[in-house]
Amino acid sequence: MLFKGGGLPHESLALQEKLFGAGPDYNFMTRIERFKNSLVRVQHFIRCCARYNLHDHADKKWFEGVAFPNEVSVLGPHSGMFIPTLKEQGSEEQIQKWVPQAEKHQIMGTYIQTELGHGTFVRGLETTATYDPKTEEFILNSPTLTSIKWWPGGLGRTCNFGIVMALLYIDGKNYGMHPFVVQLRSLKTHEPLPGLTMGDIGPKFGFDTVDNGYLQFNHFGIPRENMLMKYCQVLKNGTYTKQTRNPKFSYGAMIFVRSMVVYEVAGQGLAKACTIAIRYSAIRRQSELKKSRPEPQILDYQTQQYKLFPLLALAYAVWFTGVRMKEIYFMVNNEIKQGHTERLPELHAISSGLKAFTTSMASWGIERCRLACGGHGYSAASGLPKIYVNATGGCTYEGENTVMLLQCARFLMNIYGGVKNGRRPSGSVNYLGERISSRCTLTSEFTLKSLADAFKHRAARMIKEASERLNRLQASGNDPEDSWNLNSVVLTKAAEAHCHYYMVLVFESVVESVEDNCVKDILRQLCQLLALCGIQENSGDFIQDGFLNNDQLELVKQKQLSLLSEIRPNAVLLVDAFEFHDVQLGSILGRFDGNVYENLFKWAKKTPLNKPEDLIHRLLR
Ligand SMILES: CCCCCCCC/C=C\CCCCCCCC(=O)SCCNC(=O)CCNC(=O)[C@H](O)C(C)(C)COP(=O)(O)OP(=O)(O)OC[C@H]1O[C@@H](n2cnc3c(N)ncnc32)[C@H](O)[C@@H]1OP(=O)(O)O
Ligand SMILES: Cc1cc2nc3c(=O)[nH]c(=O)nc-3n(C[C@H](O)[C@H](O)[C@H](O)COP(=O)(O)OP(=O)(O)OC[C@H]3O[C@@H](n4cnc5c(N)ncnc54)[C@H](O)[C@@H]3O)c2cc1C
Repeated sequence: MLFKGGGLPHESLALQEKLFGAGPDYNFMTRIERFKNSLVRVQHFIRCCARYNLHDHADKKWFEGVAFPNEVSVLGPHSGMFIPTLKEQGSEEQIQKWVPQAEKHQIMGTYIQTELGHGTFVRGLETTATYDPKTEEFILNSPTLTSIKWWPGGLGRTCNFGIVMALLYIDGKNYGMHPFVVQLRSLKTHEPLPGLTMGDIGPKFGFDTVDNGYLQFNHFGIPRENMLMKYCQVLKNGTYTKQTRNPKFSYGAMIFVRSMVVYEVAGQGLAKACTIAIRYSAIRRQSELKKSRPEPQILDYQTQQYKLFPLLALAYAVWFTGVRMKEIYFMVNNEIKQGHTERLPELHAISSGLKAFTTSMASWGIERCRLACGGHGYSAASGLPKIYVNATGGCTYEGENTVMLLQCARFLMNIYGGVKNGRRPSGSVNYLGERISSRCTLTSEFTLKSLADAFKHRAARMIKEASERLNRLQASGNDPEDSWNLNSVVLTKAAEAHCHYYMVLVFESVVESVEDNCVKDILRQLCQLLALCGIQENSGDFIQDGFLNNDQLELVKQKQLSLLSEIRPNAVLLVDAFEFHDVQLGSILGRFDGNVYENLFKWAKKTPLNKPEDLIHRLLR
């Protein structure tokens, strides 16, 4: 219950649906079969939403977790980007017109921004929307090869609507990127409308169940009313008006998804991988610890614990951080709706930073879980390849991770510069206004406060040094842009240190809030392990300015190792506490009943290569 809140009833409902609980095995399907199977599930999911009256976003999410285990369906871009953008950027009239249809799935939409030539650099996008006051239409056009829209999920075959990000031109003047609602396919025949060339971009690393697509506009007209007009308007005569608000509001959909990805992608993905690897390590027996004694569970090897328990601690940390990130998003978004935009830069920075930091850590962690399962980890039966290929997409989509860290660093540099000029920082960066002690207070007790303070020191120092280095580069004659580039490795490391501190702090606050002493003690051990591993893996950062000395580093190592033994008796319970159903894990190694070998054998017998097949038979005969 530490995790799920109200989720369980909806999961149980979903599991009762035959199609979701015991559908065909994903691993034995071709890409097209995977895609079709996902569409069948989407349609069934929509029927279930109506049957069970599922309207609330959170309720649907629990249901989706069972209906689409470890994959993104075409509902992801529809409910995660299309509908939120309509709601956030549309006028009241526009919301009334499109949101109810979208929520009832009468229209299916996606978010169409990235182009063949540009994804990261949004200001470099080339698709144009030119206003024609005579017809009161915007004419959408793809003027170059590189301007063809490329990647949007659901665009290839599924969606009949999309929000297209395009450069607004009125009377020859460029007003920058704006969102437009565009009908793409006929609601009767589902054929692309004349003037649009579109299709699927082909097989990918993962995301088999999503038809990421391309779209080329050939002077395609849409009504004036289809520009989302909450913040900017184009009047019939072509007059452009805008509220005196932050132009980055049109980037709102990206902030939303980045804020959600921390929990939905990084937190869930890593927690599932840990569940599989730790359960399997308690089943698998290999080699000898002591002569003529039974082979031990591999989880009893210290090296196995050293691989997996830090990842378990990380999974808890990312999960809690993801929950906190969602809370912050909704809080700041509410403030913005009431006209208070002061915290938008901080929200942008923390969501960019945490999205990058946690998806990178989770991606690396899931792969380590796979390696920790030996040969069977390499089999699709482990479920780990599918979890990995889908979760690692989070390092790229919604802002490539390095670029997101640099956005976070930009905010940190602004704040640090402000502090030097006497401004007081607040929120997630308030520590930059504190006096930071130069000596580490860590003792063998390893209180959570002293551990968090160590990360605070590291982050503050690295931010300070990145800022000073930037100033030195400029002082020695480089222009600001070159200085930024010459400092960018240092800047990304400072941003990572900031996010790492934030994650440790969130974990510490969760531990402090737990009332049950037994649970609190166990969570404290995990939090300590997370922090100690962070210190050891980045020990250079902590030693560099003499903050941590060699004796303390030795204590860190000793405590880390003793924690492994302390966590061992609770390890399986700690993954069971995530409460993933077998259907959600999709893994034979991670089965709750532990019946791994018998099911591996059954599964292998079902593989299509074992079926009689003429051509193979002829070739081999
Ligand atoms: C109902 C369900 C919900 C569930 C949720 C789902 C969970 C997910 C699960 C599974 C589904 C997932 C499926 C996959 C979906 C994938 C979708 C996509 O990928 S859509 C494409 C994304 N594309 C990018 O992200 C481009 C990245 N690039 C950018 O965002 C910009 O180009 C950026 C930020 C790199 C630079 O933008 P500049 O060039 O306009 O701005 P500059 O010049 O750098 O900065 C100017 C100022 O603006 C601020 N700024 C930039 N962006 C901001 C923002 N968004 N908000 C506020 N300020 C911002 C900066 O901090 C800077 O501030 P100062 O001047 O220093 O004060
Ligand atoms: C699975 C998946 C789903 C997607 N879904 C959608 C969708 O629904 N809608 C949509 O519009 N798009 C979507 N995208 C596109 C996605 O948002 C972009 O691919 C992403 O934003 C990265 O941009 P890019 O491809 O241009 O990468 P690039 O910018 O070309 O990145 C390549 C390399 O260049 C580096 N780099 C680029 N700029 C800088 C810089 N300023 N400083 C330092 N290094 C830099 C990066 O760090 C990276 O190492 C999706 C992508 C994927 C993989």
